[in-house]
Amino acid sequence: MKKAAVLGIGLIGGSLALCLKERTHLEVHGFDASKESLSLAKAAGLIHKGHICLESAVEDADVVFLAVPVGAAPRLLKQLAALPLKRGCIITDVGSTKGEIVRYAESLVNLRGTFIGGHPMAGSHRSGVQAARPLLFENAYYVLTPLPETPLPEVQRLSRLLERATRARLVIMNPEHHDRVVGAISHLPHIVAASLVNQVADYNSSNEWFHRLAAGGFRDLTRVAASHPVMWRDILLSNRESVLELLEDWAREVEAIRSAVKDRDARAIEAFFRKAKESREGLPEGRKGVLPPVYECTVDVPDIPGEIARVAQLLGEKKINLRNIGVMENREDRAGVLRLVFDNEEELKKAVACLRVSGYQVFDPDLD
Ligand SMILES: NC(=O)c1ccc[n+]([C@@H]2O[C@H](COP(=O)([O-])OP(=O)(O)OC[C@H]3O[C@@H](n4cnc5c(N)ncnc54)[C@H](O)[C@@H]3O)[C@@H](O)[C@H]2O)c1
Ligand SMILES: O=C(O)C(=O)C[C@]1(C(=O)O)C=C[C@@H](O)C=C1
Repeated sequence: MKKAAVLGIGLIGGSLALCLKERTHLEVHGFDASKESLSLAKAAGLIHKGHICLESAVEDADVVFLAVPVGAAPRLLKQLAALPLKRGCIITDVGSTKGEIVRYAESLVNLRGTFIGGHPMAGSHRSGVQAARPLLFENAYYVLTPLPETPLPEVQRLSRLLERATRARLVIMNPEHHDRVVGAISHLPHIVAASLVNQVADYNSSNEWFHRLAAGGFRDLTRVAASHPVMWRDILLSNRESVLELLEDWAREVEAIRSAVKDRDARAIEAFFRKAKESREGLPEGRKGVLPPVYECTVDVPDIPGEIARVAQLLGEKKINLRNIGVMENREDRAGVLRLVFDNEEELKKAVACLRVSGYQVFDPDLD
């Protein structure tokens, strides 16, 4: 392989382009409807060359990535079907839904090359080329959805390329199965987050204490409500059947807890939260993908310069291995919250003890 074309240089396309450019020998060409995104991508070194003409972007490409919103992908694929793509070219996408695009590609009899659906299970509520990052996909699951008739060597070729470039964990899935699973763990949660934020926004319009008092719980639960509205409009329309079924199940869940509260059914209410706690704690560990690591704690720190360094130094002095440190959203009283992640329970316990002795307020979700 010599040339890759990435169509749509936003968060996902830009990150993928950078991964390909840094970790493979491919010459990476970008195409985007926005000239500004292309210039930013070129200036940031995400691509070797930018194109405003689709034909020149994909000319002689060995692999073509569609990284545009789900609603724009079918039309782009149709345009590709009218172009003389290189013999043996692999065409793939990164869209959050798979059934629709895979069936559409199948219907395009003139499409030269092999289409293999793809979806990296990593992202952000941010969008656009400025948000692109080379480590975005590291350790995340990356789903490929080839059809049974897709030649195995092509699937293996794409898998190997993506593994090397993104350092993600490649998995193969049937497109419809993908849409049901991802509908439940991504599409429905985005709807729930957005509806909670909208409900509270309505209350807040006549009483601004609703937003002022919004603390960790509300913020943690609703981060993804800041995601791109067009991207999510397209996803729901594309995964319509699964989303409708999932919403019906969700309505049943809501009704069950509503009845329990109405009937003052303490056992049912407790059982509702107990089942959720056990299930949440039993979810598989992983740096990306579905859940963050389990061995973590949060530390309240005053908003003064040098506090992060001080915490890291205290742990370093005790030879406690810190796997990751991050600042969580600041609260209105200006105190900050650090999230610390460790490799195992022993390191976590040592860290909690060490920081408490030094006067820090530490919250360990498993012990507190
Ligand atoms: N954001 C996430 O968390 C995430 C994660 C995994 C997969 N995805 C999927 O990746 C795809 C891209 O999402 P994103 O977050 O990178 O969006 P984005 O808005 O950051 O980037 C999309 C880019 O595509 C360009 N574009 C739009 N229509 C185009 C067209 N017709 N021709 C050429 N360029 C066009 C835009 O100018 C933009 O630069 C979507 O299909 C989305 O479902 C997103
Ligand atoms: O981390 C986020 O902000 C995301 O929304 C990423 C997320 C997800 O729901 O997990 C969103 C859409 C993608 O298709 C894959 C990943």
